[in-house]
Amino acid sequence: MRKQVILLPGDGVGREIMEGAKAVLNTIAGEYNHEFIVHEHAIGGDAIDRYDTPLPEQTVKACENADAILLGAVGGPKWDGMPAGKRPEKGLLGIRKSLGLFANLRPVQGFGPLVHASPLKTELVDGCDILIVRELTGGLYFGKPSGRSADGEEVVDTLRYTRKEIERIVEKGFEAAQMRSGKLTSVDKANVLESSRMWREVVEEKAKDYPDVTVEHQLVDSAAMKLITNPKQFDVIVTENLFGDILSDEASVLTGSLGMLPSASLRTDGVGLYEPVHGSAPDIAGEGVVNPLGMILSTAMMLKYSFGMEEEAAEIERAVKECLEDGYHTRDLDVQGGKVVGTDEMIKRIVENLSTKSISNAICSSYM
Ligand SMILES: NC(=O)C1=CN([C@@H]2O[C@H](COP(=O)(O)OP(=O)(O)OC[C@H]3O[C@@H](n4cnc5c(N)ncnc54)[C@H](O)[C@@H]3O)[C@@H](O)[C@H]2O)C=CC1
Ligand SMILES: CC(C)CC(=O)C(=O)O
Ligand SMILES: [Mg+2]
Repeated sequence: MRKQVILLPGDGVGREIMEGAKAVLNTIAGEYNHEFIVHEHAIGGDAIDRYDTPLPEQTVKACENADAILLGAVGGPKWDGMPAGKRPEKGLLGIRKSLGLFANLRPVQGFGPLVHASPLKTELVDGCDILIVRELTGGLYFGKPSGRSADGEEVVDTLRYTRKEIERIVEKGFEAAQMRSGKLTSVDKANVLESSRMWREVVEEKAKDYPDVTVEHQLVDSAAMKLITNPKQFDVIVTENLFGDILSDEASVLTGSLGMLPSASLRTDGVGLYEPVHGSAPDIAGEGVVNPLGMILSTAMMLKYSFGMEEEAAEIERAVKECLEDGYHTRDLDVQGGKVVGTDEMIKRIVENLSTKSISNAICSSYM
């Protein structure tokens, strides 16, 4: 298969983890006779420095013509003082919006060898398998008006959703629940927010089309508590943009590290942007210690969701699992008796595992 992939390394640790994505893509191409035509473009702070904008036109054009996009991370203290419209994060929000990537899938699936790496009790964490379906192109991050008054003493952000925007993401949630255990938890703040009341209304309406799915509503504040005190009650969670952003970082604790979580940002035609859930981690950038697994697992999601390469995706997941079973991990993971390695070594070991593939043993993941 021949596919065009755009790489957007971005800022901070973005470039370091992108090396992991490139290495596994190269290996998969060789092992399976695929051709990945890869081009790199600027986004975020890197683009501000080079082109004076967080989202250059040539980046958008390249992404529009691609089969899929891999993104590292954007942002960092260097650009924190920039005006709102010119911050690195605007680049990421802009590419999601301009490509119409409204459905953000964030699987939270623990790996057996990391079950003791979570600060939570092992019995709570063991066997956890959650999919967060987050709305990605609406809500507070995009609503207008947004800004500061002329005297600087008043600020406004707007939480706006249309019924259609809610309907399409809720449908994604139901579809995911149907393909998994048939349980959907919709998370909102319907006791306070009008947008959440419409959200709940839509979920109730849509539930009639999916009689095989059991639906539950939870308010976001207590859902945040239950996510770490009784995580196994959740299977698919569907929620709006800001809540999904926060809950997914919280849920990463179940896996042992924020560095473990991958994500897919999708629309309806198979084109997608794939990135780890974490940010640019400026506190460790350049030290060679960042965990590349969230990025590598995002690459596996790309192969599966955008290219239909289920077996290749499963191979990457197997290579990651075997590496962890062999005791290798980066220093963000607290594994007793494990062997701490740097980013490059972790990538090298995964590539080695991939090259000696045992495809007959590959087990497909159950994100959806
Ligand atoms: N998708 C994106 O590009 C995102 C960008 N950001 C941006 O990233 C910058 C830093 O934000 P933070 O709140 O610090 O969040 P962060 O996710 O970058 O880091 C939070 C903590 O987790 C650690 N961490 C994150 N990923 C890791 C990995 N792969 N391996 C090991 N440790 C890891 C970091 O070292 C840090 O201590 C900000 O400018 C923010 O706007 C934040 C979230 C998402
Ligand atoms: C950096 C933001 C634009 C978003 C974020 O934190 C995320 O998508 O996880
Ligand atoms: Mg986030």
